[in-house]
Amino acid sequence: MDEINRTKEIEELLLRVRRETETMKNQHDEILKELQLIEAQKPALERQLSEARCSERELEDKIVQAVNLLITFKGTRDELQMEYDSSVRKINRYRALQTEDPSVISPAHFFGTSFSDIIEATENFKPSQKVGEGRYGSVFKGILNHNKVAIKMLPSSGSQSDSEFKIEASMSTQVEILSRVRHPNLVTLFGACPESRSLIYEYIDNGSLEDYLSNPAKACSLPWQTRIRIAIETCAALMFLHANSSCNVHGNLKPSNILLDVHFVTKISEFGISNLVSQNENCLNLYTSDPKDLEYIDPESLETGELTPESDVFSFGMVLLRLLTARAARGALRDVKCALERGKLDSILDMSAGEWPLGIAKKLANLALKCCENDSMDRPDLVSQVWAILEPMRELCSASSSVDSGSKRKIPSHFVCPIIQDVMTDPHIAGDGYTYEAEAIQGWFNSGHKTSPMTNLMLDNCDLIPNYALYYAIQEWHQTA
Ligand SMILES: Nc1ncnc2c1ncn2[C@@H]1O[C@H](COP(=O)(O)OP(=O)(O)OP(=O)(O)O)[C@@H](O)[C@H]1O
Repeated sequence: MDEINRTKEIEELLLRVRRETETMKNQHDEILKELQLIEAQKPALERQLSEARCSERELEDKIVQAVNLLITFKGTRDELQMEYDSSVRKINRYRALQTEDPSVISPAHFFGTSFSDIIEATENFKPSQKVGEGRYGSVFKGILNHNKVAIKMLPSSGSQSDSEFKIEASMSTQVEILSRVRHPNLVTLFGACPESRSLIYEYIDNGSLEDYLSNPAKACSLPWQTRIRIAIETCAALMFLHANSSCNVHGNLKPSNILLDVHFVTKISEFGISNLVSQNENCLNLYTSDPKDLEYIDPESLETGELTPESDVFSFGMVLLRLLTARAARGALRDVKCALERGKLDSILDMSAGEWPLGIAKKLANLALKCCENDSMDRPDLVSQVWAILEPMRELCSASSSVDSGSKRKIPSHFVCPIIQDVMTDPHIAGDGYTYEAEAIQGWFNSGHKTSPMTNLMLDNCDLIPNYALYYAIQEWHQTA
């Protein structure tokens, strides 16, 4: 019985296995059939694949061609735009010349201005038009030929021996020479009225550095970055003057002669004025000056009566000390010396300028003290020593870019033309490697200059090359505004 049962079980198992084998065989046959079907489709699919690859390559070529075309069109469009802009500017210039537009400032408009024009411009020297009084006379603001100007009334010559004609002629020549001395950090002398012994300057809106430093409420408008920039710009203007044959010494540098425009760009005034007044008047003015003003004058030149570029270096040192401390000049000299010796410079820095970086402040303080050495031979050279220390600090001041103010969008400093101090629309590279607004640098060359407005060194040529990279960067910057 056992044997029979086992045989039965084995037969059942065998039957199950047979059925499963049958099912698997059927599945295998079906898969085989599908495989054959796919095999049959394979050549057609492979054909489709290679066709797709071909059209992919063709499309890629077309995209490359389209991109190249786009780049060419963009270039042509930009060139046309530049040509258009420059043509519009030329047309405007010609129109202005044709119609003698009074808003076009030309020194010629101010030469030989009559006394009656001066009276009209200053509303008959109305007290409210007076902006200040200095060693050489009163300064009035006024409108001449639709331009805002500052009119400095020099005292009458007092010389009985000179004929009026001779005085007027020499003044006109001097003024003409001085009016050609142009630098972004010098106040432009537009002309003069010899009849009334008055000088006509561009009007600078924001007052003087003295106005800011002597008023604690205003001093905080000059953060340390702006102060360093003012020092750098003052140094640049002095280097320019010292290299200039017609006016190679300022001779009266002090915070009240460092004017600031609406963007707090430095504009030095009063250069060359000592050439316009007689030696006697100069001495007289010196001795009747406010003693505070004498503090900026080189003690050596006070003794000898001779002004040299080293005298300007002394005055520059004094200005630096005031920028750092806002204290009265002589006091600042003594205090800074003591503070440096005691390692306590931070105790006398003007905190209304914000938190001065101590390393930088120390460098400036030491530089200022060197500039103020009593012996002019011990003072540093402006270009190789003073500028070499100040120029690398320019980067630090970019945070307070001259054209940037607070909430306004920050203008990258390299977008700003050093001559017009505004964002360039047609940037061109000159022979000195600096980029300028084409019209401004062309005007500089047209007025007879053959030097760099930035370095005052002689240029090899007056060629101008369009700075396309900068042009595109400025355009892009405008578009993201
Ligand atoms: N171009 C100008 N634009 C605007 N304000 C000016 C201009 N020139 C001078 N001033 C203002 O007139 C005032 C008198 O200037 P001025 O240069 O005659 O005298 P000072 O600098 O005080 O002394 P100094 O005669 O010894 O230089 C200054 O406070 C200055 O702010």
